[in-house]
Amino acid sequence: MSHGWGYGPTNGPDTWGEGFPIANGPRQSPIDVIPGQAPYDPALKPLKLKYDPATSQGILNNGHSFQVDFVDDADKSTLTGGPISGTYRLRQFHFHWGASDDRGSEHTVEGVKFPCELHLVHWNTKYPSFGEAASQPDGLAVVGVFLKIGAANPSLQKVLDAVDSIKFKGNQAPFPGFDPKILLPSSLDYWTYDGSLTTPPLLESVTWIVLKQPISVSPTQMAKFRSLMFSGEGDATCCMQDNYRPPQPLKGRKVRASFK
Ligand SMILES: Cc1ccnc(S(N)(=O)=O)n1
Ligand SMILES: [Zn+2]
Repeated sequence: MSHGWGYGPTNGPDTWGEGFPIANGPRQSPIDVIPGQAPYDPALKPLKLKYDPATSQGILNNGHSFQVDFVDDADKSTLTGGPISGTYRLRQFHFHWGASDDRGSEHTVEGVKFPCELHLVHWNTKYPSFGEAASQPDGLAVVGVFLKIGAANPSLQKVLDAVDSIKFKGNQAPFPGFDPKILLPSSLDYWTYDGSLTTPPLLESVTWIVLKQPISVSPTQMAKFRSLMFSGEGDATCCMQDNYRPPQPLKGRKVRASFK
């Protein structure tokens, strides 16, 4: 039985190029953001995030991370403005994190790693579906938010309280009435660049929008992330942690800042 991609020694990021050659493509993510090399672009608009809690649907352990899925059959939870044109619909959000607080984020800032990173995934409504959009160079927009060790985060705790019900790969549970806006920091200042999905199929279809201001997470909350399992119930137990891809070569891309 061929083992799928993952984050272990035999199926981790360094092996992904075998099954997904685009892993060595020209616009791969994540990257190391170097603020001194990311000039302010006055043409960049403020982000406009309009999320309707009625669209939140369920929470799922997909064996690589856990995600909260949203009903995206109408323009109810959307991203507009920022570096993008048109309207992008919220599809899901998920996280990446480390086995210890010194690592876990995918993007880094001048080499600084954060313990966790939140990704809010949106797709361009000029295309008929998420799947179609994911294959287009302007198909997706992902908002990335760093989590930094500090005070316990009550908004994040609403998500973490559901984690016990999805411990194993394939577990899912209803997750209604959640407004992801409460997860965002007070400032929506951002860096932006053209990139890719950070997990297979690594499609080069993402406009990345990485917020400068982190949100807080406590050590106890980080332990909750690490209580999840990559494996299904009854399989070899294997803590879900270090589910992050390291920064990839910039290959000449420009990173822009929405702030001075
Ligand atoms: C929906 C999706 C799939 C794969 N990778 C990502 S990510 N980590 O780039 O946001 N999102
Ligand atoms: Zn992600």
